[in-house]
Amino acid sequence: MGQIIGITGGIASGKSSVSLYLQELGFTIIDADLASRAVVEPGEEAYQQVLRAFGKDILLADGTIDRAKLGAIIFHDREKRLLLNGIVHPAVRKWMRLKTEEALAEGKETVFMDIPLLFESKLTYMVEKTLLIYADERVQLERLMNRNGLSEADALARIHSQMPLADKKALADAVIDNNGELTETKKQVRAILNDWHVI
Ligand SMILES: CC(C)(COP(=O)(O)OP(=O)(O)OC[C@H]1O[C@@H](n2cnc3c(N)ncnc32)[C@H](O)[C@@H]1O)[C@@H](O)C(=O)NCCC(=O)NCCS
Ligand SMILES: Nc1ncnc2c1ncn2[C@@H]1O[C@H](COP(=O)(O)OP(=O)(O)OP(=O)(O)O)[C@@H](O)[C@H]1O
Repeated sequence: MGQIIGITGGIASGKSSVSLYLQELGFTIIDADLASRAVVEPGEEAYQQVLRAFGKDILLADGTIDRAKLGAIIFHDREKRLLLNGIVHPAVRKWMRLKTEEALAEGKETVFMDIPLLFESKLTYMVEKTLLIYADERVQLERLMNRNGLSEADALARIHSQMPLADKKALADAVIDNNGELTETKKQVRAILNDWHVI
């Protein structure tokens, strides 16, 4: 009878950093970004569908999908983004459900799902509680530009393809402020897990 907690946030708000810490604490994390890679590997059904929708131009020489190229298309074009989401998201949900069931069947008490678009895609039914990893937009923008080597315009396009982080605050059961040092973030994570009787 385990419980599932959803971790969400915005692009580069710190979800992976928090997930890594939770892993260090011994928890299992089921990662939607990882799922979105696995389900479009050559041979998978969604791979064929992406090819049909976007053409062979989005392939690398080795036949895998050129994620940078696909990203450059979909983060600047809402229609194309919805088209890709419509193909990838059902497969991601299926993958996430399967991995979570496996972890719970192994006897894990608490499993975390890391889902960037938890609120946008209305996936809260998949989890019992939601934990938002928050950073101010200026901090988010700076970290995103640094991590991905993106121009300000490209980074802003990605940020604005999601629900504003500030709006997500009102929807989450708890909010972690990740504007400061990672040690401060970890302290907040421990406090919330304590509150929720998870640790
Ligand atoms: C466009 C793609 C190929 C770009 O790949 P890339 O390796 O550069 O980025 P990655 O997958 O690591 O995503 C980075 C972050 O971008 C944001 N993001 C990704 N896709 C979307 C989207 N469709 N809408 C809004 N934000 C998104 C998320 O915050 C995510 O954490 C890829 O993001 C993708 O396939 N997106 C569609 C599936 C999806 O929605 N994934 C996000 C959660 S399921
Ligand atoms: N508290 C922090 N202090 C300094 N840098 C941070 C902090 N938290 C995260 N970062 C850095 O910011 C970047 C984004 O963090 P992270 O990858 O954890 O975000 P994310 O929400 O998982 O992003 P995405 O949605 O794109 O996968 C990374 O380069 C990370 O090292």
